[in-house]
Amino acid sequence: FNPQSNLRQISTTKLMVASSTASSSATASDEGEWSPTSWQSKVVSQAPNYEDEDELNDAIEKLGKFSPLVFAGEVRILHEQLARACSGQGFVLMGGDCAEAFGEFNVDHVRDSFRVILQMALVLTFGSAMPVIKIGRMAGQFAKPRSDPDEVRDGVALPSYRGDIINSEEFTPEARRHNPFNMVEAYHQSAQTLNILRAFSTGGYADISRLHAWNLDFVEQTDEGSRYRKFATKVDESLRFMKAIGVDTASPSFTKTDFFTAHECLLLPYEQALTRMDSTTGRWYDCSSHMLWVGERTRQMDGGHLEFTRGIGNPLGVKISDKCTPEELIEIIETMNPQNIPGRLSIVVRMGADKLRKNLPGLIRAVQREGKSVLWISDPVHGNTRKTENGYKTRDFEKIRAELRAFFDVHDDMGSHPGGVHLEMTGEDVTECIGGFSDVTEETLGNRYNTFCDPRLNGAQALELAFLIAERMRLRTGLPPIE
Ligand SMILES: O=C[C@H](O)[C@H](O)COP(=O)(O)O
Ligand SMILES: C=C(OP(=O)(O)O)C(=O)O
Ligand SMILES: [Mn+2]
Repeated sequence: FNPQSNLRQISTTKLMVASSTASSSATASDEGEWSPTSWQSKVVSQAPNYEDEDELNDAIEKLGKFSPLVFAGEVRILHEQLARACSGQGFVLMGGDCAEAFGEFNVDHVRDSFRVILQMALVLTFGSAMPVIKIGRMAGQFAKPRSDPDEVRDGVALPSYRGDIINSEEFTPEARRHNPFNMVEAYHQSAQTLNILRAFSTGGYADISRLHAWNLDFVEQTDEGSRYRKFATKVDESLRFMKAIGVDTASPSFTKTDFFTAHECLLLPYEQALTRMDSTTGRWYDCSSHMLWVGERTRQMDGGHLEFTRGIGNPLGVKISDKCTPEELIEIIETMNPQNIPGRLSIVVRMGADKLRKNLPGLIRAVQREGKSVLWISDPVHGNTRKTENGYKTRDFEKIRAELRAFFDVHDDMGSHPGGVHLEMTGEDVTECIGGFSDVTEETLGNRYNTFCDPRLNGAQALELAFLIAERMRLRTGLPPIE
């Protein structure tokens, strides 16, 4: 069975549902014709192996008829904000689970992640006096690229778990089978998540006057919690002052917030089925999410993932490790953003502190030399994953902090804008990453190790990082440290 030929076949049959809403030709980049299905003629790494073609076609047909999860107008608002960030006027805060999961879905889980992101954004906005663009790794962050296609336990090999949108974690042949209907379930969960996020961001929860209520119960007890409380009291004071001089603190800019979603653009049949033509502009948008990124493992120049993403109107990210050369980066930029539109492309750097200090200056230099507009975002977690002796995948807070410090140092040296941070984190009190002010150690990792893939910062650790970043941003703008 060849998954490639399977997918190619779908392109000519049921997947046309996605494109049947408009018959005019797709937006083509300078590099030849693009369509929502043109990726199918490329090599697709990390692709699932669907065994039953009819089942796949059924799932795809269903998805093609579902309503868009996000709308082109919202995507364009994000794009405008990212364009401003490109010119130094903004900072991206992107965070959420490594992998969303069907079994872990509930309102509280979504609320808790949203809540910490609000707290972090407040610290960053007030701390750095810069607009913060909030993006959740949520409502679609299901598919996972894996290092090994199979997992072996006690001499038995089964396909690796690739995220709930593809298969299930339980170690049985049935659970590990790649099931196309998981895409339908992932869509429904994403719709619910988005509904919750929209309600929270516009329905009063994000009202800045509630800033004390965002402190999570378990964070409240920690050093970071008290630091946040002190900080929130200061913000409160400023709000009272603004109100006293006549600023309307009940206006939407105080009571509502923009909150966007993003996920890795990995599972192309899903993304294709949710790609629709925007009637007002005639452009194609992948309506599964506001922003999408291509991961380090799937960013091959001639591969399906870059082919698919280059044609959609959404803001894009590409993750890069130390393996990316300056020449390759310029090629990626020219493919993904041939018109050099600010805000279209973010480069998410994830290579560990030492490699970053060595490699990032050359990458920035190439971008500056070629006059390219990109937003530089630091993912300080993916280059710092290790396995402990007791078998847990973990990350050390110190290493994460060191990579962030290196990211800021290099941008200071190069005169470029450190444009954002991308984190795997949760609002919950998990024990998955070691250190920080939190007392998680190698020995206590097992207490609440709940992740389905990579280890996440817990709420207190995430907040601690936000304070660290805010300090660096303040330093850049000449503001004194936060008391
Ligand atoms: O989230 C990132 C990747 O999916 C993950 O790091 C891969 O992990 P693995 O090396 O355990 O396959
Ligand atoms: C797979 C991921 O990252 P990367 O592509 O950077 O390895 C991820 O963000 O979970
Ligand atoms: Mn991950």
